[in-house]
Amino acid sequence: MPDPILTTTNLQKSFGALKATDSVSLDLRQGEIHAIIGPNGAGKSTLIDLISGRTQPDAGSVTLLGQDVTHAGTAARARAGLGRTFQISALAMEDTVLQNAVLGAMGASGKPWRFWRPALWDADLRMRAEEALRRVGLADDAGKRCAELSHGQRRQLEVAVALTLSPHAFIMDEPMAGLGAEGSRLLTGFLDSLRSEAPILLVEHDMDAVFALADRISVLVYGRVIATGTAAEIRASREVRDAYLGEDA
Ligand SMILES: Nc1ncnc2c1ncn2[C@@H]1O[C@H](COP(=O)(O)OP(=O)(O)OP(=O)(O)O)[C@@H](O)[C@H]1O
Repeated sequence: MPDPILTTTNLQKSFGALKATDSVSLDLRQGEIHAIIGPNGAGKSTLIDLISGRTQPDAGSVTLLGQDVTHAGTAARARAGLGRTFQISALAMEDTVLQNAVLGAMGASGKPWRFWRPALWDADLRMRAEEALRRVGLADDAGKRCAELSHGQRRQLEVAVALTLSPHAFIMDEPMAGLGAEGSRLLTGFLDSLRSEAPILLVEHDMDAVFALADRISVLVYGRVIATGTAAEIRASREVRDAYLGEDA
């Protein structure tokens, strides 16, 4: 089997006495969607923050393409090939759709847009941004202010921003949140096609989407991975039913 694109080994993170991440070891392999599911407060967002570099672990390691990135910041991990979308929108609402995508293409430096305005005229950045917008179906909306977009379009734009860096792996935090049935269906189809380009670590509460998309599912409860397996294996697991899915899954 080829080496995984992304690996966490015994990751630990506590907030006071609370172990939010308890010795989590998992990997993301080429071509797959690996979903992380679990009840509210199970530690999904904390795990994503540890992997993306927003939070530093107390112990354990994160490896991306064979490189130890445990102590690298978010921007360095993005440059190393990690594309992330957020649970709460990180878009600049007063800027246009194209400006947001160009910012993404620059590596999402986090600096105010006014420092980077000239970048909009950088042909290469602009081309990459326009290509990403085209792929998520927002090419016709490039000139709109982000604030004018529907909720679903903002989620599409977040994926486009991540796409501009041509990442080797995606981390997506609840991309279906707030989408209606049609929006979820469209995004599910898009993520399905995206996995062949770069694997996706997907945190998602929408179980229909998870069971439709995931090649593997890891179940997090009280910061611990209690099971990893295919959708069928997770559905059949007594421990997962007892801890999370219930008998209707
Ligand atoms: N900065 C923090 N300080 C203190 N406690 C925190 C902090 N961040 C998270 N926690 C706690 O850590 C635990 C895990 O939280 P986390 O947000 O990672 O869970 P989650 O699975 O993403 O939940 P949800 O599904 O509701 O988004 C929770 O008990 C939460 O209250």
